[in-house]
Amino acid sequence: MRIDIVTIFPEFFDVLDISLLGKARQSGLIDLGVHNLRDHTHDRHRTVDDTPYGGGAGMVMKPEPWGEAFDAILDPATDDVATDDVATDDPATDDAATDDVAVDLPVVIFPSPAGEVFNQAMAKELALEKHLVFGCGRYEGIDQRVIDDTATKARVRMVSLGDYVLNGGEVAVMAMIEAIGRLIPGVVGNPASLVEESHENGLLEYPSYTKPASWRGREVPPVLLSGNHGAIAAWRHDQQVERTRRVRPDLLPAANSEE
Ligand SMILES: Nc1ccccc1-c1cnco1
Repeated sequence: MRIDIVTIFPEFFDVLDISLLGKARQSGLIDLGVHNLRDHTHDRHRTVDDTPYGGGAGMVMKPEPWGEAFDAILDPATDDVATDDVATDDPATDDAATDDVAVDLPVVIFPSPAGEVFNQAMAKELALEKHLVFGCGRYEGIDQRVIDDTATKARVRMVSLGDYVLNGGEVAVMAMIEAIGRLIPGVVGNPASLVEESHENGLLEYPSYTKPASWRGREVPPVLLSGNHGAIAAWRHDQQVERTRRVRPDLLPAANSEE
């Protein structure tokens, strides 16, 4: 998978050189490009923002630097996806061929509090893509025309990490890259460990224990020491359901959460 990130804080992503994702980059499973938005400015102050039309507090990110950055990343000459057609919203041109090309277009993700909420299902979906591009907005956001222009040559998604406010998209992108990257085949050493995690089967994960069997007067649940794998599996599933019902009843199908 090719991942590109556009940001005014490229050094923020230096951490992607280490740990699991660092290994995935060294092994070629992930090819990462971090781009400084200011490299696409041409004034002495390398300006990326300006006051909002219509007034209001704060600053809006100017369209020109973004347009130039995305042109460089999405340009068919440098991108390995054949994009001779361009996906359009115009029904007259929305034929099957265009739809096929649209499926192959890169996905450009703008973290935004106004986006669809990121979850494990979206992480799985995005882990199947060939090319992801993340645009890290700051200030009061990015000029809307950048999103509209990019949508003519990529599949654009506005994505929120949750209902809270961040100063910019970098933290959100870091979380999404970790959640997506670890699902790419070969990145996690033992794929079986991906199966029994929170949200993998729609439930929160069960509590875990390791040695010693007794610690500060607290014992490991005896079933886990029984060697009875059927009983252990049943206990763990019961724990998942109980924990999900207590902490995240919204994840349970309506019937279960009323029981
Ligand atoms: N608050 C923000 C400001 C800028 C870019 C993303 C966000 C965001 C993403 N998910 C929640 O908030």
